[in-house]
Amino acid sequence: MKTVRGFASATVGNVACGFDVLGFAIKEPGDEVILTLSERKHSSCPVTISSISGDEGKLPLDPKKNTSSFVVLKFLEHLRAQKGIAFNGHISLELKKHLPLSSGMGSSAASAAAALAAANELLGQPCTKMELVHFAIEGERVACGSAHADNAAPAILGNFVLIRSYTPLDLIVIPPPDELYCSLVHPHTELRTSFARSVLPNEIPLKMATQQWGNVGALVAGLLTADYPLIGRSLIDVVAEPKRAPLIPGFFEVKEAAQRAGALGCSIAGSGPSIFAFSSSPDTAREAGIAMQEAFLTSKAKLPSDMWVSPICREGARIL
Ligand SMILES: Nc1ncnc2c1ncn2[C@@H]1O[C@H](COP(=O)(O)OP(=O)(O)O)[C@@H](O)[C@H]1O
Ligand SMILES: N[C@@H](CCOP(=O)(O)O)C(=O)O
Repeated sequence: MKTVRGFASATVGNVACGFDVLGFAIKEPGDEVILTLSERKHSSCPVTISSISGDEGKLPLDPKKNTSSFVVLKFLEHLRAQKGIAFNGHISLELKKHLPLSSGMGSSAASAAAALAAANELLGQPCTKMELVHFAIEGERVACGSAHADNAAPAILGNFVLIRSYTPLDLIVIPPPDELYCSLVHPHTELRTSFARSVLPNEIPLKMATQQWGNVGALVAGLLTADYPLIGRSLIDVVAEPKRAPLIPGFFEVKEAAQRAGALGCSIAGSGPSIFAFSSSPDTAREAGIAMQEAFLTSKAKLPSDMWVSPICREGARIL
């Protein structure tokens, strides 16, 4: 028997203007997956879930429906079909959820990334991290019906990841500037990604598109040149935020509070309801995070929340 423990942290998809094409990882919190390999086949399915903690019993135990086990099955299938590596044993999976579900913190992607890091280690690292991203994206399809990479890619690769193309998959890893800190505030409510995607338009006016891609280009330029004011003024989303903000009680008060506290910029984390802000110092990031929490509490919905302040994680999914 061999056991490996994988970890992958929360991620923020979109990063305001980069809908489905830009995301980043923070250091903590994250999900843990423990895989135990036995040489003997236990059941018809090579992967079974032995236990899940931290999900209040909400997550599926069916290995084909939980993103953590589903991506390991895809990984094993890939080894057999593409690398001629047949797996004849059994993998028992234990999932320790530390990320809230439907949170906008890439909870489903974190489970998948932690499981893939552990499975790759367990079988002698037959794949590169870049290859593992493909399976994590398939996990997102299981979780929310769409194979978006802006959580899955940074959950595996860390840093910021720009998705230039989905077919073929073309990912650009962008290391963060040294003094960039994220305040991430999760209000105690859920917003399913699948629903938050359903409120978006299928088409947008050209003027809106030019604004959006102008900000994406400027945000990437700001990250690459450590131009903090440029990063801040590029965090403008004219496509998803206007449609999703009404789904997050207190959103506008929280955004204003972040900016008043000195954050560079603020927007919805992923599909929400979490909200993130960037700052160029840990002290400002903490002040902004506290101000954002207070705004959630004093807004009409009076929502309690959790808050994290973190630099950008450069390591990605890893073995503990
Ligand atoms: N291991 C997992 N962790 C989280 N969500 C999972 C997992 N496996 C399947 N899911 C499904 O994905 C949904 C959460 O995904 P989503 O709504 O995209 O939000 P987020 O990914 O931010 O948690 C859950 O409601 C659940 O149905
Ligand atoms: N690009 C996606 C990001 C979803 O992130 P999640 O953390 O809310 O799952 C979207 O905006 O739908």
